[in-house]
Amino acid sequence: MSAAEASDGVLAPTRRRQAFRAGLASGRIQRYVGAFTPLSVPLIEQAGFEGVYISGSVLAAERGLPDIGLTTASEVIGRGQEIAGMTSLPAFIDADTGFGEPSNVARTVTGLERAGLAGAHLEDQVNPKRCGHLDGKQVVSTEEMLRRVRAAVVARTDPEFVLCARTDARAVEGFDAALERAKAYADAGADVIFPEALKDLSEFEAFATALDVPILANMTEFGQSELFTTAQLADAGVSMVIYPVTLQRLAMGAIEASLATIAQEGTQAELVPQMQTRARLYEVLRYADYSSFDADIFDFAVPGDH
Ligand SMILES: C[C@](O)(C(=O)O)[C@H](CC(=O)O)C(=O)O
Ligand SMILES: [Mg+2]
Repeated sequence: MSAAEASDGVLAPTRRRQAFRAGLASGRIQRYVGAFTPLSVPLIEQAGFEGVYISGSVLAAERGLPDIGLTTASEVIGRGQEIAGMTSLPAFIDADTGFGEPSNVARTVTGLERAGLAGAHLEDQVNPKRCGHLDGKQVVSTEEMLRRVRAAVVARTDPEFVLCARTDARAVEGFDAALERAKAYADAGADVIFPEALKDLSEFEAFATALDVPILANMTEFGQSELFTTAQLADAGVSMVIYPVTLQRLAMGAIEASLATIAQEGTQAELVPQMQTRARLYEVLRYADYSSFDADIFDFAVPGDH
């Protein structure tokens, strides 16, 4: 294990945060795919993506809950730790509104840092929050969101931890107000701006041009934004893209269709070619490494023990 590795064998958090920042500065669009369960994380890494995203919506839905601020900071930090521990890629997490007042925001950031996350986003919605692509959401005042951002900046102990401020104001107060808010959040220390539910590519371009910090695009399906390609987003000046719920939607779509087939056919046999094989599952889990670790333990001869 090198000095850059944490005790669990994955790259130490600071190094991953530096990789996150280097990616944002690289001029190449950074693609963060939302993990659906920790088991999906090695697949994201092996497919060559730059980072892993942890979605509040997925986290809530996995617990059978709507994404309306019902999950707690502890649940989010715990899930973040599990997912960050599965990979050496930077893991970027949805911290919703920060789970309370500015002092709670500060504690959330501390917890996320300790859990090994590379960065987090905080949004300017009121509590209870809504999915950013739904109608009826509300935002807090700019001043109140600035208090959240400042609390997060002050709480950060590793200056490499990436703080992203999300504004939901585009759909509530309009484009100009959203851009003004974004500028204020960046001035308060946000490293990245996440303008939620922009209407078209020209709006992303206007954000990227007007701000000195990198811009994130949320390519969530069935939302307000068209699903632009990475090339289109990069041309518009976007530095990073998230696919927050994509893997969950794919998996749940496959599960629902497959259940119907099993019920209809009386067997799952025809579905087997679509399944991840047992061998591939064990490979993803690094089963063999665990076995050899066990073998080392059992082979260990205690001195004087004949
Ligand atoms: C990005 C997001 O905050 C999430 O929790 O993943 C959601 C995604 C979604 O509900 O589609 C969002 O508010 O956009
Ligand atoms: Mg969310």
